[in-house]
Amino acid sequence: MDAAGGEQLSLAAVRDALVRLEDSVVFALLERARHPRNAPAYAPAAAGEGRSLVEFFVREAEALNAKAGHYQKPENVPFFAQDLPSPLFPTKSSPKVLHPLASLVTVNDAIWKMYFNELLPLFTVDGDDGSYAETAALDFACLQVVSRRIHIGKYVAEVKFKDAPQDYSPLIQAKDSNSLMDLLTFKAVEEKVKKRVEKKARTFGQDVTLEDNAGKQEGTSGDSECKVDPTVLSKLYDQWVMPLTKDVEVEYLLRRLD
Ligand SMILES: C=C(O[C@@H]1C=C(C(=O)O)C=C[C@H]1O)C(=O)O
Repeated sequence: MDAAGGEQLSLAAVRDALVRLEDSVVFALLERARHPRNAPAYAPAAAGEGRSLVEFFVREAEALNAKAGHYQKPENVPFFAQDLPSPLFPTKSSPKVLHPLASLVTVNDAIWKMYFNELLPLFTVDGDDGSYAETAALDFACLQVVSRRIHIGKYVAEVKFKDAPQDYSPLIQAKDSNSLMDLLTFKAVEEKVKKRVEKKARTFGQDVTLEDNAGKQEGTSGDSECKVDPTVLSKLYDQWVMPLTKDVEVEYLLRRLD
């Protein structure tokens, strides 16, 4: 991981990286929310050999990303890993701070189902504006950034293990997933994350104008004026992003002593 990698890997540095990524998650959702649901982009299509435009787009985009070397980093995990091409250009190898089995840890199937079945209906309106290609590209952007955020859980787990191997090792040896989950959970941090992403959605989702709008103070526009309902962001993090990040942490830790 760029900012938090290398010798300086610390819980504070990894958490900083997660905080910065919140901005990207909020902006990706805001962009997708500018279009309605656009159901035809998700329907199986003859042109895609039975796959939808969105699935076709993600597979093609991942093949391009793979050629450029994107998946050489453990936090960048493809949704369709089978038969991806190798990097065509030299990639600079980053310091190996994670256990080699980190590459096996992926929750992208769960992210895919969550995004299309649960999240999309919450933050897009019913309708069809015909912008199917944009829709596919914007969905890919949302999926990619959410997946990256969640798979940074590998680094979180590594730091937590290094900070307290005496606490984690017996639980790993006993394959005690539930106790590992309890040990790595910080409820107070999670509460702050939820509040912050909701605030970011409220702040970034406002229209910024130069007019003096009738005494309205900065940051006080109602939620109905926001481009994405801010509570959808806190729900996304509460119900899916943080639980899946912790699943990644547990999966990583279970392999940590192999
Ligand atoms: C990522 C961490 O692990 C857990 C997951 C969190 C998250 O996904 O934001 C927050 C706190 C922890 O319960 C962390 O401790 O920072």
